[in-house]
Amino acid sequence: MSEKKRGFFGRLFGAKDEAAPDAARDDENSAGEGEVPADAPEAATEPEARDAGLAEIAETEAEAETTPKTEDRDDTVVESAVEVPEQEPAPTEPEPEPVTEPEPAKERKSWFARLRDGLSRSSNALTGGISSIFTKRKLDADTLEELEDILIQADLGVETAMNITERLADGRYDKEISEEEVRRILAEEVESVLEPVAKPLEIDASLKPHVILVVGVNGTGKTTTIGKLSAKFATEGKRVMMAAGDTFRAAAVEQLKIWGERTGADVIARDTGADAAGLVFDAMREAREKAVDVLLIDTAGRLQNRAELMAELEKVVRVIKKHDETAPHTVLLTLDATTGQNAMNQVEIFGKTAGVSGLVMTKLDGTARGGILVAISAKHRMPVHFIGVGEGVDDLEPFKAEEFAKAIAGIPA
Ligand SMILES: Nc1nc2c(ncn2[C@@H]2O[C@H](COP(=O)(O)OP(=O)(O)OP(=O)(O)O)[C@@H](O)[C@H]2O)c(=O)[nH]1
Repeated sequence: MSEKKRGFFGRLFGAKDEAAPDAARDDENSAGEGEVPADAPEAATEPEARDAGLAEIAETEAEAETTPKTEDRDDTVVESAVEVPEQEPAPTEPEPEPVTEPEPAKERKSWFARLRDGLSRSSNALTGGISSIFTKRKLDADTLEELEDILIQADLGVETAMNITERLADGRYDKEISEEEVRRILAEEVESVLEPVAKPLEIDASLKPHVILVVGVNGTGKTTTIGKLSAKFATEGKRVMMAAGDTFRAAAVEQLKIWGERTGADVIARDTGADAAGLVFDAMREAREKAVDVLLIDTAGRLQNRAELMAELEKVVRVIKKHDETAPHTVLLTLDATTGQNAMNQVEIFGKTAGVSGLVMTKLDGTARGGILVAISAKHRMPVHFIGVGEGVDDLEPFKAEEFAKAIAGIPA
């Protein structure tokens, strides 16, 4: 909670406050924590073209330590898509069908139900507070102040909190107001902030590949999001390739390979500790040669305040442009909803360094701070493409303002 607020009456007379700077997050960067996978396969690549391209980049850079080394390059592998059985064949034995109860656990809940469940902590924080204030009470300065506090504590942001209380006060001051009415206005205001940023991720079919670079702070869900996206694109019949550019973390490479097997996507991977820019260079070439529809590039997690790591990210972008000046066509920033206000700062810095074009907010299921998406949208107006409410493949969906607003305000779909 780093935003300042003015009281309701203060607002009536004063100018709007600026949000205070965000609290710094003191996570340790996980760079270097990885171990080398024992089974890193060997495969020949075409290092000449890449060497030429990379050498050109290297000439312009002083970062000698990040320039790909020849020995690093020889271990690039393409994990070919492993055949995933389409579906379990139906049992052919002539045995009578065992009479089994339908398993309710397997019934897939609708997306809205999962979103509402996922957002329940955020929603309860808001609606619980609202009911405690608006039980048979008139709308006066005190109730408005209390409501404003609840909205700000739920990370909705000062601006949205003020808009909501001002709209409530309009024509209702000193009158009794129901909790439902407050929630309805809350949902409407939240939706009006989110509607302009809720934009689907459009894949340009004329690009072979449409390059999607995924960036973000450690553990925000980059690799998982890439896997989920790969599954979505595969369902749409798109040919997908993934580049395991998070060369710091062995688990990330393995994770991506598993997603590749599941979704029938090729995975370009290397040994842990290999140069990420070199790997991305190879992946770009491979993806173009195979003319895949989408290339999803994973990157190592980095804190936005680590200048050298941000410079490395810039280098990855330059390497991509060596192959296609217009790429990356999409730069997704994953934001972990549980980090609250710090996410604001991440949008700003990753936006400048990596040219972020859209957001994915993950882990909305694990937090009471889901309102941060509203504050981010009000401030940055950056497109929000997807939101995640769980670790499963179906727990990522295109972002829709109305659904989110209703779920967070505790209103049925
Ligand atoms: N509950 C929940 N967990 C998630 C969600 N998205 C990702 N996760 C989990 O968050 C953890 C970190 O996800 P990763 O995909 O490994 O994150 P990353 O950004 O690639 O991590 P680094 O490589 O360390 O930067 C994993 O345990 C994921 O399963 C989500 O929407 N909800």
